[in-house]
Amino acid sequence: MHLSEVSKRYPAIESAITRIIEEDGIGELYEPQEKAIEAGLLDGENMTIAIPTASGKTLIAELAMLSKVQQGYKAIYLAPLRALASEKYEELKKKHGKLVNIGISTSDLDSSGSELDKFDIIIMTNEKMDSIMRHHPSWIGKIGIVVLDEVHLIDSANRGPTLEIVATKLMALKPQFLALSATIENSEEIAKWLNSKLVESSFRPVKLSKGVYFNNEISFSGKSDQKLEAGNSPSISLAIDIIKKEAQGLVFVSTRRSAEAESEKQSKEIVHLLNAKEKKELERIADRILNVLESPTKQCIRLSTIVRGGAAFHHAGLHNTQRKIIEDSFKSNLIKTICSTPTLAAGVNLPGKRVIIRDYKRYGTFGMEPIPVLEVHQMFGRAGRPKYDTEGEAVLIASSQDEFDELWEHYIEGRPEPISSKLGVAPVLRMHTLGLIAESPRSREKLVEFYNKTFYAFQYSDVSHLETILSEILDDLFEWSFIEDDADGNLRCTRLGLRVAQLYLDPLTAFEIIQMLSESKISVELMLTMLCNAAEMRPLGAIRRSEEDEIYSAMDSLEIEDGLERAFKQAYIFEKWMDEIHDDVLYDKYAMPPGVLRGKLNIMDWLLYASSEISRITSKDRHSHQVLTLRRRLKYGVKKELLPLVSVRGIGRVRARKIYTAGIKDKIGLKKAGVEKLSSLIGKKTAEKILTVLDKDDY
Ligand SMILES: Nc1ncnc2c1ncn2[C@@H]1O[C@H](COP(=O)(O)OP(=O)(O)OP(=O)(O)O)[C@@H](O)[C@H]1O
Repeated sequence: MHLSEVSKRYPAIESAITRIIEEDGIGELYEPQEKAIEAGLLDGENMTIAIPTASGKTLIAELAMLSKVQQGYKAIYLAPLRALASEKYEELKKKHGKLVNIGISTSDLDSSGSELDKFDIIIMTNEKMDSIMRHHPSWIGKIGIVVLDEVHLIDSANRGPTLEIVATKLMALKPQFLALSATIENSEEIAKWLNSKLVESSFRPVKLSKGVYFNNEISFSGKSDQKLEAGNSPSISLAIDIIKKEAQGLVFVSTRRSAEAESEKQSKEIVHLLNAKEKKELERIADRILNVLESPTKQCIRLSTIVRGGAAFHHAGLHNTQRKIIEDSFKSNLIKTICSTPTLAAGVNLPGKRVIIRDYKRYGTFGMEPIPVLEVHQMFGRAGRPKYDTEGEAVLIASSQDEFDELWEHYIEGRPEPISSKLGVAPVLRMHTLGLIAESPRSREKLVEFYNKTFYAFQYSDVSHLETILSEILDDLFEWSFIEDDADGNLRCTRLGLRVAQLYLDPLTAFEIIQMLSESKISVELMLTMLCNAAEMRPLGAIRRSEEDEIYSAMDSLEIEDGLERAFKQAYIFEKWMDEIHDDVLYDKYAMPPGVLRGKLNIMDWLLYASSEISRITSKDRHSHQVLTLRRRLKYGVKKELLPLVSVRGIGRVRARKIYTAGIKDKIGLKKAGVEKLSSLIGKKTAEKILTVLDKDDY
């Protein structure tokens, strides 16, 4: 079926379809897209689309959402990760931003969301949607369609429950449901739970050849084997081989550190394959990467050196801007291989001709464990760029004939595991139960009725386990004064409980914060340690042998009780950060990469914000000044004395220290010093910019 056929049947979206045909160059529909339309996608039918990666799910979502918007409804697009949400937002905004009003909301889990009413299509993370529903925005009733992206992630312990709860809540509003899933074993079950039609297909626009490399040869399933030159490590040989064919490779490894080491080796070999023009372009890109932070860290230097040779590593420890530069340079075929951990496969849409899975095991609960088939197939799915490659290759690496046979059976011929609900655990239920009561008072029976509609209940028909946990949770919520009985015998939130729910905190964390604020005196170290012990801060790094003496002696001197070691280590790192210790030292000494530190700092800032909100409600505000100072010191990574300087736009912690050391302590000092003195310290351009800002502030 040609797309123009669709606009004949559904004239309401004709203009959007015309644009897609003319600007996106889409004509004949892919098989699953046609199946979805024939199954009633644009007539409002609920649908679960379970097809391989990069097989055209987004177009299905676009057409369905545009159709609903034309009928006067709102369309909600829910993604499990912020990176995915912003990628879809950019894509849809570029395509349809002139026709419909598209908005995104993924951060600040305490905002009411009322400002989103002006948008026709709203892209959010599942967490954001869940937190917004606790604020009852008026536009909730106008939702006509909900698109659940990556719905197979309901299987993941940390992201699955929120996706499941949000879907269960939204089902009650009876919108059209469109669930987008990777190929999974039990897609029928998910489709039935969502009361939707299942559209399954193994179609891929780019043919995928899966294989295993062993003894300098790739054995493919479905095409002839291929010999490679010997001499390098398997992953390097596989990368060099594909680059010599004017294509690119994605190399998946198990840890961030091995991604860095592997890309360093790749870079040293690939550099000989680059032409002069590519080398020059890569120099420019490498310089941009080097100067993303105010002062380059060792990781910045290492990455920019690797990029000069046409390779790169990509993981959560990188600064967002650096990740974006790498993704864009890979898309423009300047960077030839990216070495990353599997998160990249689940995250942004970054295909490469050949996917090389160097490590198919990673560290788990019982030591090194094989990665689930579902995740490996996600990585496979990144092989082959639509429009550029006629086929993609996904290659695992074996080091023995036995391992070859095992990989072949498990990953090449094996089916992905069935997905299952991860809802049945106390911290998850505690958080969502308070959220449900915050949305509207309801009885215990009504709560059980709600949980009976979840995927958990659908899979394990016996929910008595859930009911047992639920009654313990309700006892805690009563004891913590977060809920009470109302006149009709329903459970409702107290003022404090409602605020805790809106702050999107684990109620246990909120209770611990209240305990902390009740202490008559509490040191900064203890406050940080208690907050680092919150569920929201996990996972916390282990204490390595090289750190033991330093960390344990610091704990003893501060009388921090046993059992809080990991929380204390995180607090200790925050202390070092506020003592203006450089990122490099934190990385080298405590294995804390800059990107991970920024992530932890954001969570700590949110916990401190929540503490100040809770102290206002419980009027336990004796520590509010300390909390505020801590928030500001953590935000900038400075000692207290620099706070007056870093509050001036354009002055970060490095410049502030330099200015302070020259005897300038605050805004008055800055103005007194004048442009001459300041230029000698921080350069003329910055000095002038800062003094202009100060004059404007005065004015
Ligand atoms: N019918 C079509 N004809 C030609 N190109 C198409 C068609 N449908 C989608 N595409 C293109 O194929 C590429 C992949 O599509 P899309 O991003 O929708 O896949 P996806 O399944 O959403 O991928 P992911 O699994 O990463 O979310 C896009 O560039 C898209 O423009």
